[in-house]
Amino acid sequence: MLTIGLTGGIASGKSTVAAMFRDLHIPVIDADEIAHRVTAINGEAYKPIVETFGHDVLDANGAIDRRKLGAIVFDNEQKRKQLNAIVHPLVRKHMLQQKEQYAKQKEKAVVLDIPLLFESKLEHLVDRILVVYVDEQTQLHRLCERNGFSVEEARARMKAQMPLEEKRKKADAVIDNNGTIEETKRQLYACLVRWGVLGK
Ligand SMILES: CC(C)(COP(=O)(O)OP(=O)(O)OC[C@H]1O[C@@H](n2cnc3c(N)ncnc32)[C@H](O)[C@@H]1O)[C@@H](O)C(=O)NCCC(=O)NCCS
Ligand SMILES: Nc1ncnc2c1ncn2[C@@H]1O[C@H](COP(=O)(O)OP(=O)(O)OP(=O)(O)O)[C@@H](O)[C@H]1O
Repeated sequence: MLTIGLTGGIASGKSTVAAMFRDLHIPVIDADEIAHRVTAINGEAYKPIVETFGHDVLDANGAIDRRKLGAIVFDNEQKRKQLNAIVHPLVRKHMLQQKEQYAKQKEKAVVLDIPLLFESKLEHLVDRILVVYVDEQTQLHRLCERNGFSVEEARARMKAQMPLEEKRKKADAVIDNNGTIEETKRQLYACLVRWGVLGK
């Protein structure tokens, strides 16, 4: 089974490319989704997060308010490291469990969608690394549009990650997602043909 690491920057288009993989019936394991699951009220990270960050990060229903927690951790590297130390080992554990399942099912390929693949030094978990790239202006614009962030909020999040220029240099393949969705899809298919995942 070929394990493909899908990464990029915040709002660079990973989920968009992940959907293209799913359309091809190639399974995708999504680190963000697992992080959301483990931080939900009944999740394994819920209690340690409340103990570390206090009840101020909860909403009226007692759930973790991601906007509030985001405002704290994207403004303070120390706090972000504390959150990462709680959430990341759990995300890794669940990703590896899911990957094992797909290996047992004899899937030809599986995708690990991990925004922080390089930052967390997880390159060893995958056979090939695909970076979804956009220029900084497009990234900022799409992030503000999608999340309703101010330019400041968006920049704080972008600054919490390795610059996309650096990530693209470390990739086995780069998809330029500045253009249309169709152009992105064509680049993905060409890459998968090169890697022997798709026939010509
Ligand atoms: C800080 C939180 C509460 C903000 O929630 P929010 O709904 O605004 O964002 P969401 O979870 O959808 O993440 C969106 C994107 O933000 C970026 N991001 C998220 N967490 C981090 C982080 N710790 N460091 C750098 N970038 C991050 C990623 O590119 C991610 O794709 C949430 O992201 C979180 O719990 N983060 C810690 C876990 C984590 O690192 N997740 C990302 C990869 S596993
Ligand atoms: N080629 C494109 N043309 C126009 N809009 C796009 C394109 N690709 C993605 N988008 C839009 O840009 C935004 C970010 O894309 P997407 O959600 O796929 O990024 P992501 O890398 O998964 O983000 P995150 O790191 O926050 O999870 C979305 O609103 C998406 O619809």
